[in-house]
Amino acid sequence: MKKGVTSLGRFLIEEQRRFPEATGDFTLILEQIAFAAKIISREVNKAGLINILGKAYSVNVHGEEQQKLDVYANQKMIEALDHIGKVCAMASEEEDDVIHVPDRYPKGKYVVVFDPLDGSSNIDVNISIGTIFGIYKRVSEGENGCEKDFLQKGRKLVGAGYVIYGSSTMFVYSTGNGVSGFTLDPSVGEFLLSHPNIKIPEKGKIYSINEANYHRWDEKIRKYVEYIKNLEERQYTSRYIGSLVADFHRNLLKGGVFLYPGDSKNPKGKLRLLYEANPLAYIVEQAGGLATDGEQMILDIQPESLHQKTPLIIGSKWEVETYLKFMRGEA
Ligand SMILES: O=P(O)(O)OC[C@H]1O[C@](O)(COP(=O)(O)O)[C@@H](O)[C@@H]1O
Ligand SMILES: [Mg+2]
Ligand SMILES: [Mg+2]
Repeated sequence: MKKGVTSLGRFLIEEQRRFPEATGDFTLILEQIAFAAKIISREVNKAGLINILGKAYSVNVHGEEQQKLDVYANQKMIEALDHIGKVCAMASEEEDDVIHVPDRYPKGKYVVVFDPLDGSSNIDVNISIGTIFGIYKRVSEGENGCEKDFLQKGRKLVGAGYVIYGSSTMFVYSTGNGVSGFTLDPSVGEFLLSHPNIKIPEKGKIYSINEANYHRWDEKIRKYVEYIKNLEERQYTSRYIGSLVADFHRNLLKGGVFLYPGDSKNPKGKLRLLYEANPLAYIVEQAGGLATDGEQMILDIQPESLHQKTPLIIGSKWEVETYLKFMRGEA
């Protein structure tokens, strides 16, 4: 489909045509997430003017201070999805427990996980932030419950993506048929196809890791990072924003690797499996890259709890495969 003139809505309809049995439920969920993203983007863009910067003076389940925009984005995601009759329940970084659809609304056959605003620490300094989401089909029966539906492996995702609020706002998603990127044209209020069929280069030149944690890394991780930095055939450069979505998006387009490994202080790293690692792992695999925790592919990890953390090494195939070789002691 044509770049610049194909709206996300139109693209979704075309995608749905591939499945004659499709009911449109799933498409509506994606449309609603894109709608919430436009509202969040609007607030992000004028955040300095409307008293929405700064702390909300509350902490989330991880003990992290919530920002006002974290709370706002969380609310908008829930409001966009809770009444449409297609979702059974949601799980968010900002909520301790599963968010049930209120009884007054019908429940649907999907569950949605999200990090409503990723990279919160960058909000007040005008650096790119994002929203990450994943969609699963329910596996449990009955009107209530749905808890079990969240503990599915990332391989079972039926769709996932992210929105980046950067120098432009972009919506990037996959439903298992490649990765497509749309840029928000604020003058018409639509996401327009700008990056069809995104493929991550097989090798890159960027590595992204918080090197302040160096002294806490295992020897194998240190060796890998030194190896990458000193590679003779390719001069790598270090780029680390501290906003997962932004770091990931750059590396997806340019090639390279993002690492948030476990360390002596945080053996499982910092990032959350369900609503950070899994959706991005799904995207990267669809784009031809890989994502691992150092032992297994991220999408093969069996989740045990909503907010569990995982080491995340994600990006171009060569860099991630090389990391695995270092972990296995083969390099
Ligand atoms: O400051 P650190 O330890 O390098 O961590 C940065 C990471 O933390 C995060 O900000 C966590 O996400 P949230 O802002 O959603 O909590 C990631 O976006 C980022 O990759
Ligand atoms: Mg996050
Ligand atoms: Mg967040």
